[in-house]
Amino acid sequence: MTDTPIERIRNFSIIAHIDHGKSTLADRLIQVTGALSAREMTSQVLDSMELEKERGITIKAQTVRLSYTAKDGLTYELNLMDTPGHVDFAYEVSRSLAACEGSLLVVDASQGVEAQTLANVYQAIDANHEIVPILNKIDLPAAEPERVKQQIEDVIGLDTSDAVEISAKTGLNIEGVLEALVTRLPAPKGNANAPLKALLVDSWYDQYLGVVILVRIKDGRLKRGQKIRMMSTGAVHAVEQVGVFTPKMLPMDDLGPGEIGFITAAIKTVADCNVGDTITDDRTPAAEALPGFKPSIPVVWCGLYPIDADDFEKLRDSLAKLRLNDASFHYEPETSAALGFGFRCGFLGLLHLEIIQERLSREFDLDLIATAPSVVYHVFKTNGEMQELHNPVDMPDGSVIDHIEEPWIKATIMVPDDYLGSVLSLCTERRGQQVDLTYVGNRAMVVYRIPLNEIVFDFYDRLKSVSRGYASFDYTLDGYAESDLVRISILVNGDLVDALSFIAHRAAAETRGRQICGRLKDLIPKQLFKIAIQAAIGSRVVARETISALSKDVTAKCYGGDITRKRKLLEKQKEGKKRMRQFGKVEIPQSAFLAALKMDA
Ligand SMILES: Nc1nc2c(ncn2[C@@H]2O[C@H](COP(=O)(O)OP(=O)(O)OP(=O)(O)O)[C@@H](O)[C@H]2O)c(=O)[nH]1
Repeated sequence: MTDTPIERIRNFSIIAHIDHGKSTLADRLIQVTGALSAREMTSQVLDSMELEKERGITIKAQTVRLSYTAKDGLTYELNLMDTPGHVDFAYEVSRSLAACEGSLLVVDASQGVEAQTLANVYQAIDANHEIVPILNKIDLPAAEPERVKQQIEDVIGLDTSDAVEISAKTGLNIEGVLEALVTRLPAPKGNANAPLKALLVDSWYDQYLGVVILVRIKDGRLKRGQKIRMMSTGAVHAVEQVGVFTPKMLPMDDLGPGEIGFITAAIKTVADCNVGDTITDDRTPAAEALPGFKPSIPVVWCGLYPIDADDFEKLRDSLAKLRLNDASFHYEPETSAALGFGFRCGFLGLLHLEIIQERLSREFDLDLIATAPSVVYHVFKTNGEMQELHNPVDMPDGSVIDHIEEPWIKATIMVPDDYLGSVLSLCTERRGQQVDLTYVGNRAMVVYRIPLNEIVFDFYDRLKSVSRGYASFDYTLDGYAESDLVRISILVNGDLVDALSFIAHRAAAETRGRQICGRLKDLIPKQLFKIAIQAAIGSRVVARETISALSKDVTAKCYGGDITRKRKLLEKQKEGKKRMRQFGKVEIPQSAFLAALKMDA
């Protein structure tokens, strides 16, 4: 590859709501530009992707360098930066956007603007991007490009007179997209002679190469063999490899201003590579870092415990493996009387939590129990200290608490008019405060401030069900505010069941306590004595259920019959024993915890 002058580089990302065709368009762009430059390259490109899939390497947020000869006869270097699709990764998205000068805003012409489109487009506007609206799926009979253009103008305030109408699926007008990139996006700026300043956009662990870092060069040059310094930590590494993705990894001698590419530097874990950090030259460092660096802070925590206690070591190894590749995931050992040995895990948001849980069960074949997710509360004590509370169990005694603050979010929900009423009541029920309500055609766009605590349980599911799946939802964190919060403890025959403690607003605490007690009553099997299940706030019991004692020994019935059947029964019982937890004299089946933790209203 030849060195492209900076004025012929275009760095862009694609922003879109889920399913509006981002991946299909990206594939088309790779295919069309590859086919234009060299036929062989196409097959190579596709081959290397196939290989990656076969090897099972996660195809992570990466870039693709495309070479495009435009109508003006000049060849341009187009760098497509992929961005993570979900709001949990808002910070990662913001850094990816900071590495580009413009965005393609892809909107499905048969669907129109959705909540996620908005959240992403506002981020692109914040990043000072030139935004090119793309109307996709115009091959569909239901496509209404004119209506959707009007919607983009009304809702986002973007001029759509030059919007590009395409079908990513059939390949219609992909050239229009490429020309728009070349003619409408600004070229990057940068000084090749200034000290090195490179933005760390992303990093991931590759089993063959170690940690791979994706960078965008702002000033200076990044070369093989160079000693680089991470400005947030001061750590120094020697660069081993420099290159670009085509999308296969193509080694280069160096990267210059405006370019996006990768480096490797014998770095052991991604935890040493903070997204948003500035990489500089160790000998002639830049005077100041690039703006906008933020360390990643988990906002949602929950306990993860192996259902089978023998799996503890396996869980520990699996978490370490995940952490290797995901610096925003945190964990620390934790013990629970109810659940045994496990880990308290921190996530960027609910989706992140789901992804990790899913990976643990699928890739690592672990059977886990997760405690109810909890947000991070700020507990202000009477002695002036502030305690960050990740686990309801650690809540200090009421007498030393001055006040508690909880995190809030700003939620944007788009929903057809017919379901607006139910969505509004759901938000109100969750202590939401309405900020805005506007209409886009027959769709309402509502903006609410809601405590994060109120959405961590089942908000998505409820929103989907009350809107029959038509509502789209997005959120950003919106600071902390004081609230009247209490911890509800669950006691079984006077013993605290730590895994079931939770924090709630005082107004909802009793109802939730009663629900859990009611549920546990049905879930805990009768035993030889009476069992009291109580919910308490501090020392005040707010709900109580009683499970009556067994009247006779029902196990006697099970015996008799042939020996194999007996053995099977015994085996089953042993299996069952493993899944029981002892509370004082009471044995509680693991399944009871699972069910009790599922707290739908
Ligand atoms: N009819 C039609 N379907 C399309 C077009 N572009 C994409 N699709 C289809 O829309 C669906 C979603 O496309 P993707 O490219 O996976 O969408 P995405 O935005 O990348 O979605 P995520 O990867 O899930 O975020 C797929 O079934 C595509 O085949 C188009 O121009 N016309």
